[in-house]
Amino acid sequence: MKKIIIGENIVKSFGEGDEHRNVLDGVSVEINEGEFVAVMGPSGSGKSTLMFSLSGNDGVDDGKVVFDGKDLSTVGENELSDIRRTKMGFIFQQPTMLKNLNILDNIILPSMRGNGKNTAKISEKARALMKRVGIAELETRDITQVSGGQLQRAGICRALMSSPKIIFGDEPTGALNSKSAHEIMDIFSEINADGTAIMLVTHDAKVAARTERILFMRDGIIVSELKIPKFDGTDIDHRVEEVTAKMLEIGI
Ligand SMILES: Nc1ncnc2c1ncn2[C@@H]1O[C@H](COP(=O)(O)OP(=O)(O)OP(=O)(O)O)[C@@H](O)[C@H]1O
Repeated sequence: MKKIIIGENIVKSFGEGDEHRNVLDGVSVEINEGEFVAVMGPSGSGKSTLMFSLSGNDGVDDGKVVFDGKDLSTVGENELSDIRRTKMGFIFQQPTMLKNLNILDNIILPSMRGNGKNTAKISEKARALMKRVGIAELETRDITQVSGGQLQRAGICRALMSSPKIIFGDEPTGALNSKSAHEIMDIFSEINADGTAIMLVTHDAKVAARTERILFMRDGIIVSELKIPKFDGTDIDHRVEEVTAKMLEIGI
């Protein structure tokens, strides 16, 4: 299976003097192309830092990250930003969108860079994605005129505009009610079924149970992992039980 990400012995530290500590303390992790992975662990265990390191957002202090065959420490700033813009998609708990632009314009904005002449094509792609995630009718709405779930769907469209190889999601359902969270996870499952790898940081066993591999972190290392079959829409209760049992077993 081809790897989209290989992280080897990643060390990342913050702070000076007595405050200095390794937030990632030698993490090795591989993500396959098209894989759906969750990262769980207590607050402060290093989940987001791992995601930021694997996505080249943060440099690492030691070890290396190979993304799609490229050692990220060897690429220049422009190439790194191109890789991040074209091959990775990012979704956060609260999508950061501009208040003075409508939903459609917020979705297409990052894709317009260097592509000014293709506005029609870009808008067409955005509209197709909006239709797919159920927000086709919201394109002219202001971002303050939609629900949290709808805004997150717009965030997903924005992340999918470049047809990325992987989506990184940091608590993407964390601010949503359970119905919206469930619907967003259905969208992630569909995106993953199309071949896009997904890596989600989550505290929610129900979210993790929809993935196929869960990495458990504590104190800057991966202490355990759980593999389950790809979700086929059935047996969710049993999957959640498996995740929670593992969490109990390792004390997370
Ligand atoms: N830029 C930074 N400067 C200093 N310390 C940082 C920085 N980023 C993260 N940390 C520290 O690193 C540790 C791990 O943070 P991280 O956000 O990766 O944890 P997390 O597991 O994602 O937590 P949570 O579940 O609360 O989001 C925390 O103690 C945090 O305070």
